[in-house]
Amino acid sequence: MAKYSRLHGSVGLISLANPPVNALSSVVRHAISEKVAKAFRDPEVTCVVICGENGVFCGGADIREFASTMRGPPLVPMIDAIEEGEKPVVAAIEGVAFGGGLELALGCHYRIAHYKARVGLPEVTLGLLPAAGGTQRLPRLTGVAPALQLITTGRHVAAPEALKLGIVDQVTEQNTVEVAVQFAKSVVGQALHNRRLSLRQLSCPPDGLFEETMAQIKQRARGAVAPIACVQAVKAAATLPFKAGMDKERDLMATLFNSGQAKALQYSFFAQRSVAKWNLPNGAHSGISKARAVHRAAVIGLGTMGRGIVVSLVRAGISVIAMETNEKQLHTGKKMVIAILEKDAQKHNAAPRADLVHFTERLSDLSNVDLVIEAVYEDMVLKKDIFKQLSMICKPDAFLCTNTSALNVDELAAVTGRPEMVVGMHFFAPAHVMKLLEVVYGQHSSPEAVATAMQLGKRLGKVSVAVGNCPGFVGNRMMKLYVEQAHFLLEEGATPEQVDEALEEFGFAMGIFKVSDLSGLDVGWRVRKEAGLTGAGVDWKEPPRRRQGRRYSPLADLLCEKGHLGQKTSRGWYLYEKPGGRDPKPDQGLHSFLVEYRSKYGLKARRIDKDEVLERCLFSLINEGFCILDDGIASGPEDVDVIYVHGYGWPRHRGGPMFYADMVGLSKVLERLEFYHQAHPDVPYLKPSPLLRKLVRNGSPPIREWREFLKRPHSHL
Ligand SMILES: CCCCCCCC/C=C\C=C\CC(=O)SCCNC(=O)CCNC(=O)[C@H](O)C(C)(C)COP(=O)(O)OP(=O)(O)OC[C@H]1O[C@@H](n2cnc3c(N)ncnc32)[C@H](O)[C@@H]1OP(=O)(O)O
Repeated sequence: MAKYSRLHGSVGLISLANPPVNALSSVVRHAISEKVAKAFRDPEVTCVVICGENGVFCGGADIREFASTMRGPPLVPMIDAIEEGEKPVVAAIEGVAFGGGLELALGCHYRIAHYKARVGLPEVTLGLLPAAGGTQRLPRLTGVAPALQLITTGRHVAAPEALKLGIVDQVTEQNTVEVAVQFAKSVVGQALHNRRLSLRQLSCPPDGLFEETMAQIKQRARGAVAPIACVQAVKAAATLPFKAGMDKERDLMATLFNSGQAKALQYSFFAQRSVAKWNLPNGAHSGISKARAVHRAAVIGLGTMGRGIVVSLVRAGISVIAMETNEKQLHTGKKMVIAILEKDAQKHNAAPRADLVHFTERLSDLSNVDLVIEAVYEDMVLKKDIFKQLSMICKPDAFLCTNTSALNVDELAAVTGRPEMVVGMHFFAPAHVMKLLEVVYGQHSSPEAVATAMQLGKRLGKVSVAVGNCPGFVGNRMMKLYVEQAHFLLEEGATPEQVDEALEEFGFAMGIFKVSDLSGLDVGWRVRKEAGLTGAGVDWKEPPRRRQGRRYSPLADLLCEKGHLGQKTSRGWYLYEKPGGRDPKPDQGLHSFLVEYRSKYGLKARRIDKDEVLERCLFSLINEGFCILDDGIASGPEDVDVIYVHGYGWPRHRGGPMFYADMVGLSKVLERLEFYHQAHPDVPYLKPSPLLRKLVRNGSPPIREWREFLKRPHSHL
């Protein structure tokens, strides 16, 4: 709703009141239209101020309404009516003015913002464009180039920048509504013609701006269509009269509104928020579990992961003890951490925060920290030794976390005298850049430990997802099968380029073989050795290309044995011009190696099309996602999807693997898995998961209903 009051006798004040973000639901739109008309009608009222209750102007259209038939007064005529009014209307912007909220403000004649407020048109991130005049009014206010940048990226702009761009007329540190009221009174009687953005002429955009932007977007968008529509809409603003531009904006919105991409992106928006409301099988949940404050933390191990974690902690203002026993690694790690922090400081024009880090070689220095994150490499014996020592050294109420990406958190907890204080905090490389954090709860992890790790993740700016303990947790457990399928495809006739091309066309930023070269083939090699799949632990009595009773491809092991570890050695699945090179080129040597390999094992190469690449790689991953849901390792499909979008480069406009399965159709996924399982009976994970079968038996309900089909979590309490 919206409230109406009269201030100082002559100012009509309209307050949007729809907590928590004053979204423009149909009720709110109705109320605004009514209150504006009332203020315009009232002869005593000479000016109007529109604001939002509770320190938020408006978070935009109510996204939840997009899923059903839109009812209530549309935004466009409402905003037009405000602009056309004969009384000055001032928007008092506190908190945020996003999307339809900013479009509403652009329809007002003036905008006053609190200095902490942010404005923006983030519709593109929801698969839409600003269709209440935003694409036509913003360019008339800021000029075409800045508007194009803001609308195609959805970037949030802080008030001081908004002032520079001309989006707001004044920024204040005082009470914004009071300032806006005084301002409104001061402009009564002034001509409004120039303040109506729809009447403004646009100056010519720089030559080639649209072509260049379109080319960049097509390269970057990975198949997302909304950014392209945004360029077209802004181009209409620059080339057509206002009314015709509005028609174009509406038509483009009509094509986006019901698209699968818009649905996926809106699902992603809510999924990201839903994972913050975690719950554990033992009944504990975010609503009742209190986090403890972390003032001092420690990180053990200053390899790539450890360094990134230290930087993340410091950026959040947490003092850190960074511990590393290897002198050379300590020196390098220290140099790199300080370099990143100095770069941060330069960027933000602030003092470096390196004083928050204390580097040490001694574990005993960790006696007084609130929380430790162990980030040494994946060696259970080494990790157990560290956890045993930590258990004795750290104060009794310190949380002990491991950054393992796959190892058993319970096994580590068991060597400590405080298993309830142990959780996994699985960061993704580079940890100071990647958004995802898997918080892994063990059998004995206390709700307080989980809450503290989740809260810490939030403080570090991560999207944190609570997951259960199993080999690889959620992300890597699914990833393993995806990688394995890609290797099998090479055995059967594909090249790394073909597989990667299909995955990149699907929307992944990088194909799986390029990713493998980037992170280093030795990473997976170490994991496979640890799992007894290669190296000393192998049972050589098994037939070749079979391990532990199932199909196995030793291709990656063979490359590692040759020293072809990816970018760092200039050869892996691709060829690079020098060690550390970034630009992958097809490697004829690798192709010949594949030919020899196939001939050695009597494998006949066949033509593999893109559909098969996608189905084999993605459906096996999705099938494992269903198993994970069935096992209660993830509490809902949103958790799996958020992990894949934020940690594994899954294209956001495809929602995530589980959402994608829903879009493709569960019966099709089931049918193709059955087909591939029949063709490859020695690959057990291609056998469709019982949960997938159950869902199909029950008529393939939409993803929002899947939780009803999951087993009830059992209580350990
Ligand atoms: C055939 C064609 C027909 C076309 C007709 C359509 C015509 C449409 C015309 C105009 C369209 C305009 C489009 C829009 O305006 S789209 C919305 C654009 N706005 C956004 O993208 C902003 C989204 N929100 C945020 O960025 C943040 O939520 C923020 C406002 C910054 C607040 O952040 P924070 O304080 O961290 O809080 P949360 O993010 O956790 O949010 C709190 C709860 O509020 C819910 N929420 C937030 N924004 C919206 C929204 N716009 N609509 C509905 N709900 C919203 C959010 O989900 C949280 O709730 P919960 O925890 O229950 O999920």
